Amino acid sequence: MTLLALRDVRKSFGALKVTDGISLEVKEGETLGILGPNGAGKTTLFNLISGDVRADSGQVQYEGIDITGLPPHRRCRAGIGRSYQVPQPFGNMSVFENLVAAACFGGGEDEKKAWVTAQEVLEQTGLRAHANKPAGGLALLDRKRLELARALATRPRLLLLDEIAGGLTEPEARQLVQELKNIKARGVTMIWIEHVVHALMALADRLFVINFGQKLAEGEPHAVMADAEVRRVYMGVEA
Ligand SMILES: Nc1ncnc2c1ncn2[C@@H]1O[C@H](COP(=O)(O)OP(=O)(O)OP(=O)(O)O)[C@@H](O)[C@H]1O
Repeated sequence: MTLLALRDVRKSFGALKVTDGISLEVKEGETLGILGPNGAGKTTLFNLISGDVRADSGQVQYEGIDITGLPPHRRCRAGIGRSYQVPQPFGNMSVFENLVAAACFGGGEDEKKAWVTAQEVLEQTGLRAHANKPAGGLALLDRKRLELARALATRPRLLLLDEIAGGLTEPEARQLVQELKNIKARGVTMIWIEHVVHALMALADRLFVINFGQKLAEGEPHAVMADAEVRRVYMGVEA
């Protein structure tokens, strides 16, 4: 079943066409990897899916329903969870309180249920030891984990991950990939923007490459990475 579909979605900022007629589909349970050079329009694509940015034209469908006009909190309650490239926790609140807040306000749970969700997510993301620490004091890997955990606490069916492996060491990136594999195994559909290509390749069922707001390539990950145009644009490799 198709969980998410974009149909000819367009967004400009002034004269800059940042999303220039993107169409894509994501099936339930699938992990789609998004690649593209800096400034290609990847985060804007997430903003259009999460509702942080409204499309100028085109349609965003989720579970077969047109959500193009819905605000972000309604999309989140409908099951679209996301992380941000720059983690945005409530720094003065504890890790646990951040997760309770995400489950309540993002996921629409009452406080009692939100506590249970927060406990579960602490286990899933390896954050239990940090539960009572202020979120603002966490090291990079744990800040990235918390960003993922906050998205998971909204109980998403569709999880949008924006450069969650950036800046991590090799062993940390491997740990993160394992955690994401566990999430995928529970049936969560994912779209992952990532420049750490080997991490993306370890998880993605399909890649979608964007350049100047348009689709450059789409398909099986190894085939896409072998594509001469992708190698030229993304890796600077001339044939
Ligand atoms: N709100 C905005 N107002 C004006 N310009 C914007 C806005 N948001 C994004 N842009 C511009 O749109 C272009 C695409 O930005 P976007 O963040 O989507 O790219 P990206 O592919 O995610 O880049 P990166 O890999 O560097 O994160 C950039 O030139 C950016 O400056």
